[in-house]
Amino acid sequence: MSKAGSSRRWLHEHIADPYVRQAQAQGYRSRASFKLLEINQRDRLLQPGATVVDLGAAPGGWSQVASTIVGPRGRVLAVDLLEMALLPGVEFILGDFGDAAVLEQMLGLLPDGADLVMSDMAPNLSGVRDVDQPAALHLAELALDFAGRVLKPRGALLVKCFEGAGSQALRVEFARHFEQVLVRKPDASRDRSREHYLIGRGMLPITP
Ligand SMILES: C[S@@+](CC[C@H](N)C(=O)[O-])C[C@H]1O[C@@H](n2cnc3c(N)ncnc32)[C@H](O)[C@@H]1O
Repeated sequence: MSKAGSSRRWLHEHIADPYVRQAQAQGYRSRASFKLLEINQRDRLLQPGATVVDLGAAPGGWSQVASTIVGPRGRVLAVDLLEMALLPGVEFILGDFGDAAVLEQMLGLLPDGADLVMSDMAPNLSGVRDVDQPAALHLAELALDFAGRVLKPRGALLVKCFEGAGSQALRVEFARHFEQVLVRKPDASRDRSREHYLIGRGMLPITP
């Protein structure tokens, strides 16, 4: 893309983008908040009193939405590779979710399991699809594996995915784990992006 073209895109994404302006006006840390708000309005994943895990939480837009809805009787456990400024009602772990020690720490903090595992994790995109797509799939698979270990029987999993090689196989894998699998592309997810979200509800007993 030309320099002029990339400046126009930057201007659009950071200034003209209504979700960026709305996030600033409403005190959300990222425009991503609106993706979760929209999905939740339709699918009612977040409930007062629920225990929620937020994978890839920084800068905290989803955690803000989740902690507001679960309220003081609920819990939000968030993890990210990047530092995240404290949020009331959110427990934060700094680390790589793919790291066994981080996983063990999180499991230790969830003795009674979770009602919702949500992952907005995305790799640092290189722009090379053959590199980015497997990296993104790997993160989605980590989230699915984790959900299998902590979700309560009526719990749900929400995971960011990217359309491309392996995305269909991931949906099949979701269908093996959940009674119901839904695909969502919220308005706040940029049209040109291959990003979408998978929801799994109702864990099934896994057959080998
Ligand atoms: C799109 S951002 C999340 C935005 C967030 N949902 C919000 O509302 O503000 C993706 C995040 O995933 C995190 N991430 C990527 N790989 C990760 C990993 N292996 N472990 C933990 N976090 C990871 C990145 O550091 C980044 O902050």
